[in-house]
Formats: sequence, C-alpha cells, structure tokens
Amino acid sequence: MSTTVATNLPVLDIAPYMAGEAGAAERLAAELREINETIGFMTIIGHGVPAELTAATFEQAARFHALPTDDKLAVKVNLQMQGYLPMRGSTTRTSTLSTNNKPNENEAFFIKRVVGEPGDNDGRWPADLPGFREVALQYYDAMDDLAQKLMPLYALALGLPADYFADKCDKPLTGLRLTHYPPVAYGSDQYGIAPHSDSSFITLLAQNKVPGLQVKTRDGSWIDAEVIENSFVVNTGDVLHRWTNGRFLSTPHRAFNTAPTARYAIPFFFHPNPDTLIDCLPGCEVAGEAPRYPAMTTEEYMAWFRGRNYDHVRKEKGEAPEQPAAAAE
Ligand SMILES: O=C(O)CCC(=O)C(=O)O
Ligand SMILES: [Fe+2]
Repeated sequence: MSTTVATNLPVLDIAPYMAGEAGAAERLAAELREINETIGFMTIIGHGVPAELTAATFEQAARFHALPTDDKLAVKVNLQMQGYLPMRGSTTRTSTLSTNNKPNENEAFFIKRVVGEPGDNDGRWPADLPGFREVALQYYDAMDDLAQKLMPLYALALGLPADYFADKCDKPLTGLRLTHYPPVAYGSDQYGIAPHSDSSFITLLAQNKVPGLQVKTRDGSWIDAEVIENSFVVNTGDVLHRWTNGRFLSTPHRAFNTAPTARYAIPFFFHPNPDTLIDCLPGCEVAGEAPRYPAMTTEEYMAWFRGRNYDHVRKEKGEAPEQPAAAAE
C-alpha cells in the first residue's frame, strides 16, 4: 500500500440550499463546479438524512453478511445486479488504473428498485431477516430523494437551467450496495476494492466509521478520506464525466479494510434514466474538437460496464474471465 496523507475532502454544507435560502443554490453550484473540475470528490453535510437511518442501514448490512453463506447464496446476484455477489465475485476490469489481476476482497448485496415499483429486487431478499428489506428500502428512498435534490446544483454548476436534468433523471437507474470487507492481510495488488472510478452520474457514500477509503488526486497521490460525522462523500461517476466531455472529473478511488474488525460500506449509485442519451452537454464542447466520448444511452453504457466487471455476467455471455483491472456501480 503506498503512502497516503490524511486530508479532508472539500466540505459542502448544503443546509442553506435545502432550506431554500435565497442565493444558496447559485453559491453552492459555483463551489460544486470548482470541486468537480479539480478533485471530483467532496463531503456534504447539512443534507437532512437522519443519522439513525444511516446507522440502521449499516447495522442491516452487518446482519445480512453475518448470515450463513448458503442463505446468502440463495439470493445470488442476477444479471441486473440484484442480490448477493459472493466474496471475490468482482474484478475491476473497466479500469485502466491498475494492473491488478486479483479479485476484490469483498462481498456485497445489491438492491435495485425501479421508481414507482414496490422494490421486489427480483425476489432476492434474504429469508428470516425481519426488518432488513424495510430499512434498506427506507434508506433507498432517502438516497433517491437526496440525489434528486442535488440535481439542480449540478445543472447550475454546468451553466444549465436548474431543471435541466429533471426529465432526464426522473426514472433513474439507481442501486444500493451493501458491501462487507473482512479484515485481510493484503498482498501486493490486493484491495478491498481496487482502484476504480464509479460508473454513476453521482455516488452518495455514507460516512464510514471505519476508515479505508482513499482518493487519488490529480497529482497522482492517494489521500485518505477523513471521517466526518453524519456526512456523505459524494463523487462524480463516469456517466457525468462522459456527459460533461471530461470536464467533471470521475476520480479514482479504492478501499481497504485494515481494521481488525469487519468494515461495511453502503454506497448509493445514481444514474440518469435508462434511455437518456449521454451526449456532450451544451456548454461542454471544446471548440474545434469532436466530443471525446461517443454518445450512448445510460442503459447501453451500464450493459458494457457490467459485462466487463462481473464474472457471472461474463459467463452468461460466454466470455472468458479476462485479465482484470476494479469496478463499482
Ligand atoms: O468502501 C468504500 O469506502 C468505497 C466503496 C466504493 O468505492 C464503491 O463501492 O464504489
Ligand atoms: Fe466507488
């Protein structure tokens, strides 16, 4: 593990905006723009998500992963990434950030709910775990809500009308991942989750009491994300990076668990609607240059991403496990 320095990510207090204070949206949007053009990671406070709900979700993640392996395998992940992904079931291949060829030292439970539907997760809910589904879906609602509230800030940050993303993200592809990183003596090129950028528009990662998240800065150094009580780490993912023609950074990050106890993480991934075309946004063109990324719908992009990173999806498609690189959605 290379040397890191503990440095705070920029902290954005969104309480004035959430309270509807005059001028708050414009002021925060300007900060958001600066952050996204320079580091792509921030910590938000004043978000209004009850700390008890976040704590309860961490507890449910721990309860799920404490189940016997057979019970977890009974809800094994499907091709839509709903259900249980066993230990070392992912290898980060979409990434050009590392040459590791070892699977990620984590296991995860994925929930994906379609907006307006009750959240059946393709029937993939653990038996005999009362309260798990209810808490997870309540947290999911809170994350959906927070992500939607952040959309106008992202639009303003890009010089677009505040409601620009509204009809492009009103039936978003979202997902909640409950990850378990057991304590591991990591070998070389071994990670809890290998260096990767997220595939999302944005990711909302509840502050972890157990440190382990590291973020790569533009000068190439890795910094530890510091623990700030009741906050969310919010980062730009590849979809927004592509949409902004590379202007908003989709910053590499990785995680280890070096604590003697289990570490859990509960990231929420927010994508635009499946049929939203991710094509260079107005104002992000570079004069005299073609857009850096080919236009693709969110759905097309995600299908490509899953095929690369998740072994069960590769197998289904008849593709051999390939030389890996780490990914997350
Ligand atoms: O475990 C963490 O803190 C980060 C996890 C992560 O980056 C992901 O799941 O995409
Ligand atoms: Fe990530």
